[in-house]
Amino acid sequence: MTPQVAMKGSKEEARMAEKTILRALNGEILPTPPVWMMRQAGRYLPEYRATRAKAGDFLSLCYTPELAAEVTLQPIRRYGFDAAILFADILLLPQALGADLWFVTGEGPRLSTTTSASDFAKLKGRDDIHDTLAPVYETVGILSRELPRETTLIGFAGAPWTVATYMIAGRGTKDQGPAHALKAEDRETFVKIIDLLTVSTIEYLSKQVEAGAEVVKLFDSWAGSLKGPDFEEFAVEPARRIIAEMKARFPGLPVIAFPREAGEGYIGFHEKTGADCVAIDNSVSPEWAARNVQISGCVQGNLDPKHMITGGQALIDATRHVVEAFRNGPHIFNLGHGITPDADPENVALMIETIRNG
Ligand SMILES: Cc1c2[nH]c(c1CCC(=O)O)Cc1[nH]c(c(CCC(=O)O)c1C)Cc1[nH]c(c(CCC(=O)O)c1C)Cc1[nH]c(c(C)c1CCC(=O)O)C2
Repeated sequence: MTPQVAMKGSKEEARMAEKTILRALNGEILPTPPVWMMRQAGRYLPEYRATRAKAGDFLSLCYTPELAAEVTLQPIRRYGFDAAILFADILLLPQALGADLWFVTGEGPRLSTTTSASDFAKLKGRDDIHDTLAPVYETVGILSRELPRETTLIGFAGAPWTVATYMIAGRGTKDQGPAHALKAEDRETFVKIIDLLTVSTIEYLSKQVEAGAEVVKLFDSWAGSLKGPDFEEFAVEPARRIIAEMKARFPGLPVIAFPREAGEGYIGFHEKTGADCVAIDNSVSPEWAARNVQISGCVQGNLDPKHMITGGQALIDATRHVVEAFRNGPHIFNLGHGITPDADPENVALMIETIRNG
């Protein structure tokens, strides 16, 4: 073994020893689960609101590396979370593919719609996304230099189905009706959209990893509306393809998959997709998830985000309940979905205190 390789090995070991998130993702059962929170950089924090006001609007915040890095760091400074998640949005990728994207205050995202073969033909290719997304990679670079050494940096993308639901409808929808309709009526175009998103996501995540992301997460927020063979074809299979290619390019890269509200679909998701960790939403109990999902590997979750609004003894009890239920396997503590703007920052501190000090 050359001295250089030996040094690399020990550096890698030292990195693992400090980063509890990487240890849990590697299958280790820790006495205290590491913790981070979906949407931890967000509107419930006054410092986030101040930086967002400085940026002007949400998309300018996403595309200004110094400010995006600043909001990513804010919850790390305030709470000492074990992971930081890149501040960006799953809808930047369709924008980089040529869709128009804007956010309507108080309502959410709007996109130009992709609902026909001719709309699809106007989109760019997988290799044409990086000019638009370069500032995101720059944010990752700043973060990998500025984060505390014990904090793990998570990069992310939306899963193809979830991103497709927004591209097809042009907005968020309750039942993903327009995407299901296109799947039924013009399956060829629908499959082309899923394929383009699958290969583009691989390129997007690869650049994040090259810039310093240590873990990547796939958000499939609407996986729960895919049933039976559709779930296998459009939630499992794209995740499997993305994870296989990411691991071929970056051996040892840990991947978290979040097929939200998959229910029974969570069972076997590790094995079917190759994910190191499956994130669990709060529509299933932690006991059920421990019995049926944690037996396959690390899980992340799943405190109901409503406790971040209501707090008190119920928050303490529910936090202990999640920790207890997942105690016998690898676990990363998180909420079952993102923290909401009406949450009280004090309740986040109470949750962390309960996890770390019992
Ligand atoms: C579906 C989805 C989107 N974006 C995302 C998902 C998947 C996860 C989920 O189900 O929540 C993922 C996302 N969005 C954001 C992040 C950053 C990292 C984090 O802290 O988790 C991540 C990982 C920032 C954001 N993305 C958005 C905000 C709020 C924007 C603001 O500051 O006004 C943040 C902090 C906006 C956004 N972005 C999106 C919607 C529907 C909205 C509007 C709803 C809302 O306002 O919460 C699309």
